[in-house]
Amino acid sequence: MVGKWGVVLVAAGRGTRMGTSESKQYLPLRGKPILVHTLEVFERMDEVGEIVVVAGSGEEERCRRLAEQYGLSKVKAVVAGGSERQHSVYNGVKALGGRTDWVMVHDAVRPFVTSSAVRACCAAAEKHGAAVLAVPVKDTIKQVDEAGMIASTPDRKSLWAIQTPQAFRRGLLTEAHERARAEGFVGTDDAMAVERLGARVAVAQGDYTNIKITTPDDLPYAEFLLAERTKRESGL
Ligand SMILES: Nc1ccn([C@@H]2O[C@H](COP(=O)(O)OP(=O)(O)OP(=O)(O)O)[C@@H](O)[C@H]2O)c(=O)n1
Ligand SMILES: C[C@](O)(CO)[C@H](O)COP(=O)(O)O
Repeated sequence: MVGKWGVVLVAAGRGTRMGTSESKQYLPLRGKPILVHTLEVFERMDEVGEIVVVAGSGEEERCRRLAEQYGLSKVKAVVAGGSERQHSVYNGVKALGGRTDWVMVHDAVRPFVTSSAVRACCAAAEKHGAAVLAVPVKDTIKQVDEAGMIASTPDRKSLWAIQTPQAFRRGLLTEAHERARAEGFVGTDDAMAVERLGARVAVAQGDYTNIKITTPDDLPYAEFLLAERTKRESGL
């Protein structure tokens, strides 16, 4: 259905691991802030009716100006985030419009998600109530103990690296976040809060290129991915 989905774009992190004075979501890629590249993916999708941007406290006006400057008309609200990603998501979900029943949460610093991967995630959520994008891990993963010794080697066949978007029926996501708050639980993604309710979360296979720009060595790769995307879109 056209405009059925709301997007909560979380952009309130400090980017400590990137180590720049400017928060990484505002760093330019080919002259445009990373979060604008990300917003444009969702702005172009007919399935998306509204976008709520969650900005760092004091950065709300800056995000409103960027939305205006880049013609991002689906950005309906900009709200302040919290100290942890989960708190930022909660603030964003509360700011969605009353008619939005389906919500995708996406990291502002994952600009290379494709609309087809987003659609695959939404379709899985519509079928199961909750879904995340993910890719099978390519490396062998070990659990390592505090002494730096291998404790165990989980079977790689069951290991997936989890990405965003993470898509949910709104009522389920709200209940999950409210329960987590009440019980003092803080997780690193939204699915964790939903899993704690005992609800099942589906996994939709995404792309390895949907990276989360996190550390300085991600930037040259991000420039390369953007150049490839630009070439593809211009048919070169
Ligand atoms: N309190 C927070 C923390 C993170 N995020 C957002 O969640 C996404 C994923 O977080 P991550 O990449 O870990 O970002 P930072 O917290 O900014 O990075 P770091 O952990 O290196 O400080 C980012 O878009 C970030 O802006 C947020 O909205 N609110
Ligand atoms: C939600 C997420 O992007 C899935 O990989 C990730 O968990 C965010 O975690 P971070 O520790 O804030 O980078």
